[in-house]
Amino acid sequence: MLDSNKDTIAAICTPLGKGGVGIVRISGENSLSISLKFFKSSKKNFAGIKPYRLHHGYFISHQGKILDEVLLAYMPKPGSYTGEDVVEINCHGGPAILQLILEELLASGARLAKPGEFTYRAFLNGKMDLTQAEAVIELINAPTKEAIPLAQQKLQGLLQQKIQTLKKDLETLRQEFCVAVDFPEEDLECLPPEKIQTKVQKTIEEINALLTAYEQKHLYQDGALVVIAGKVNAGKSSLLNALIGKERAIVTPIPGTTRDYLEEYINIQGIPVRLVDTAGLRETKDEVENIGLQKGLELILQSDLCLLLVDIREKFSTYEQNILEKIPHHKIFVVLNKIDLSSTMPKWTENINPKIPIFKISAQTGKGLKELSKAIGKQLLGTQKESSSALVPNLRQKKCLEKAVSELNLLLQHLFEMPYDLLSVHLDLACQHLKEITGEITSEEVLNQIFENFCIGK
Ligand SMILES: Nc1nc2c(c(=O)[nH]1)N(C=O)[C@@H](CNc1ccc(C(=O)N[C@@H](CCC(=O)O)C(=O)O)cc1)CN2
Ligand SMILES: Nc1nc2c(ncn2[C@@H]2O[C@H](COP(=O)(O)OP(=O)(O)OP(=O)(O)O)[C@@H](O)[C@H]2O)c(=O)[nH]1
Ligand SMILES: [Mg+2]
Repeated sequence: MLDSNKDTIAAICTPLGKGGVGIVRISGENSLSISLKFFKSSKKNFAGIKPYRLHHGYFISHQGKILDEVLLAYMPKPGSYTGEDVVEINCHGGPAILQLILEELLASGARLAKPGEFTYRAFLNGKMDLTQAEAVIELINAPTKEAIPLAQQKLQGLLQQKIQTLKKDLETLRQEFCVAVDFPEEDLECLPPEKIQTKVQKTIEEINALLTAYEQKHLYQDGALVVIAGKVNAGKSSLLNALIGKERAIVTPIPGTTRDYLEEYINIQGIPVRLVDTAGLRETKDEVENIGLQKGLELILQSDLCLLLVDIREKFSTYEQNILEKIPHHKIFVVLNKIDLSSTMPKWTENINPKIPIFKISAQTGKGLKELSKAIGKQLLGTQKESSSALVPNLRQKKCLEKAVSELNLLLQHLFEMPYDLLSVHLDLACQHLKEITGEITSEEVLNQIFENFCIGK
């Protein structure tokens, strides 16, 4: 353990801004002695700090001035969030007062905590494993309410348990391998390859269920990129405004109104969607507009779904042709706009790939928008089969699971031709990848990557 992991650390753990109450948290050996230098109880017959009680009193600066009226809580080790002695000072929630209190503590022997360091200590002290630490940040970052139960299950340790079970199954199998290797002449002890095959296949299936769950649910956490493309004046900015429900983008009858791209986040059936309005295509010598167009094009190519908006009265042009050629059909919707001005289905729509859905809307009257929004959600969620797993790994965990599966597949591939001692290497590696998920095996690089994303005070 690094020396710095023994420091007493402090940080403001409520958001920086005005709030009813703000909390400064201190963790480590000296957390109580440091806080007691500043805390003065309001009780006349104060008999000392008791664990898990809120004590009313005052935070007195080193110059003897009352900085604030506070409530102080003490949670001794090991029964605290970090597993160390923790003190929380609840003061009034203003950024300046919180900062003053923190500075007093820092001048008195505490060190400013790094982002995620409280949770990192909880991990080091065995209060939680890596899947739970990652669930903490996932919960804080949950963009919509649909993401909350996914994070909460992991915070409660359900993913950790699942991984432990998978690992134990493989370890048991590994032992049976050893028996076969150590006593090759005793047929009895040797598990026949068919039995091994069945067991490994079962583990692969269980891991695959987790991987399917990732494919299905990561959208709720990571969100999706939906880009509105179309020629000038098609009504792209009007559509963005209509979908987000406010006048965000400038709309005018002048072609070329939007010269850069602009974006807004909306919640479509629980999916956090980054909705982008691009500059409409037209020949231009304006350098600014050309850069805007280029950026828009890049976004269109990256998008999870492109809404190709066309004025229903307009002819099909090389612009639409281009987009339809560049983007796979399952990532594109053709959207005919301004149906309040004409309801005739243009002839050119007969010639486009029948797999591409066509919608008819009016961004101005709102007609057809509900159907469009519903279809966007459905399209993004995809048509994958329901996963049997309610547990959803994150990207890092998914990568470990994929590596584990690939080792197990290698094992199956060579099961009938290679000796058990060589095959067992794949089992060991598969186990290692599972241990990386929970943090039983870990590297500084992985830990840094995880805790870097935390906020200070968590
Ligand atoms: N004020 C405050 N609110 C908070 C937290 C906190 O640290 N402080 N939390 C976190 O940021 C979350 C709650 N999580 C927590 C998890 C464990 C412990 C804890 O002390 N656990 C002890 C058992 C305590 C007991 O049983 O009485 C333990 O695990 O041994 C505290 C908070 C959300 N709200
Ligand atoms: N009648 C009618 N007019 C619309 C509709 N949608 C947009 N418009 C009008 O079409 C014109 C262009 O709309 P914008 O939303 O600015 O079009 P845009 O695609 O963003 O245009 P650029 O930013 O220039 O590329 C404006 O005058 C809008 O009021 C619609 O559904 N019906
Ligand atoms: Mg526009």
